[in-house]
Amino acid sequence: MKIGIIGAGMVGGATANALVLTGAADEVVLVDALADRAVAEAEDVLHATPFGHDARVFAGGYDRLGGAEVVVLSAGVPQKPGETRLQLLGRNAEVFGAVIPQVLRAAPDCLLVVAANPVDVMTLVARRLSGLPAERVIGSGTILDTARFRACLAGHLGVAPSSVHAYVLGEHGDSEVLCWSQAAAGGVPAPSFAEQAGRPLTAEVRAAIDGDVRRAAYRIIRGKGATWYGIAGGIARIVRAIGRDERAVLTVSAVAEGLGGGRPVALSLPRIVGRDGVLMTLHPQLSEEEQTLLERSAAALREAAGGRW
Ligand SMILES: NC(=O)C1=CN([C@@H]2O[C@H](COP(=O)(O)OP(=O)(O)OC[C@H]3O[C@@H](n4cnc5c(N)ncnc54)[C@H](O)[C@@H]3O)[C@@H](O)[C@H]2O)C=CC1
Ligand SMILES: CC(=O)C(=O)O
Repeated sequence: MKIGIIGAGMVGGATANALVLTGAADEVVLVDALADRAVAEAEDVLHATPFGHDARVFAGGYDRLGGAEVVVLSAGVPQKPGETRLQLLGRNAEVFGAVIPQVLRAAPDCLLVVAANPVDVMTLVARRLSGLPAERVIGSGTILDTARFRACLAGHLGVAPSSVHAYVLGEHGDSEVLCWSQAAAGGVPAPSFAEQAGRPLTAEVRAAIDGDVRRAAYRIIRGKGATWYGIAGGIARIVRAIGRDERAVLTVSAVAEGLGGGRPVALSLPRIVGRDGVLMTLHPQLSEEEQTLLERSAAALREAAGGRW
């Protein structure tokens, strides 16, 4: 499958690398306003292919996107230490205004996978600017937060993250909702697993895990300036689900009507992802508190989008 990546910075470069190492793509085109950056990133990633999967990796202009089935949008500014994702909206919406028409001219049948932050509002922006059906504009959303939740909970329970099922829903950001009521390991509800393992999920433990998940980006940005490996893994996972028509359930962002009333917003819910994008949205049975928090998250995103998007 041919994948385009617009924005060959930390996220775009790491995503190209994850795509070739996992075999999710057999052709990757990197496009960036800084042409030299894209060329260097493509060359570096190409050199990883003998250790992963054969793939053509190159840089170029938008004209090289012809035939791309998925285009990843990672162009834009990242957060500075202490900055929230929502503070990036104005700058990154402007970038998408320049990028999206060029993408669609070259690859009119592509699916868009949005990574730039604030990713939920940027998914709404991409949907509006592209005019594509909602199911063909997928935000990485909380796929990363869900991975963080699974990793942190697994660490506490002493079990492999792949054996933990636990979702983060709503905004990829400060108002996200960790769904403790549905968390499970090996098919056993997390509280019961924790008791059996002698590692109870006390209020303190839950608060610590919540902080580890919700504040992860802030900590990593303080430590190394930006985050990129986690999201690159998440995007490669989405691309693989599309390329292999997996119908995998992933927490990704898409424009949804009606959540909490008012204008449509994009936010994350568990969604079935396959060849044509989002095939179905699932509505998990949340506790009353989680449902309220999810509606609050939708309201925060609606407010951030303002009347404009
Ligand atoms: N969704 C998620 O979970 C995550 C999202 N991000 C977001 O991804 C975005 C990119 O982050 P980084 O790669 O760290 O930033 P970066 O600054 O390393 O890379 C951004 C790239 O976009 C390019 N660019 C800017 N304007 C452009 C335009 N008009 N046309 C083409 N290229 C353009 C820049 O030249 C630069 O190479 C940020 O908005 C960041 O917040 C980062 C990590 C996780
Ligand atoms: C930067 C960002 O959105 C993250 O790592 O969660």
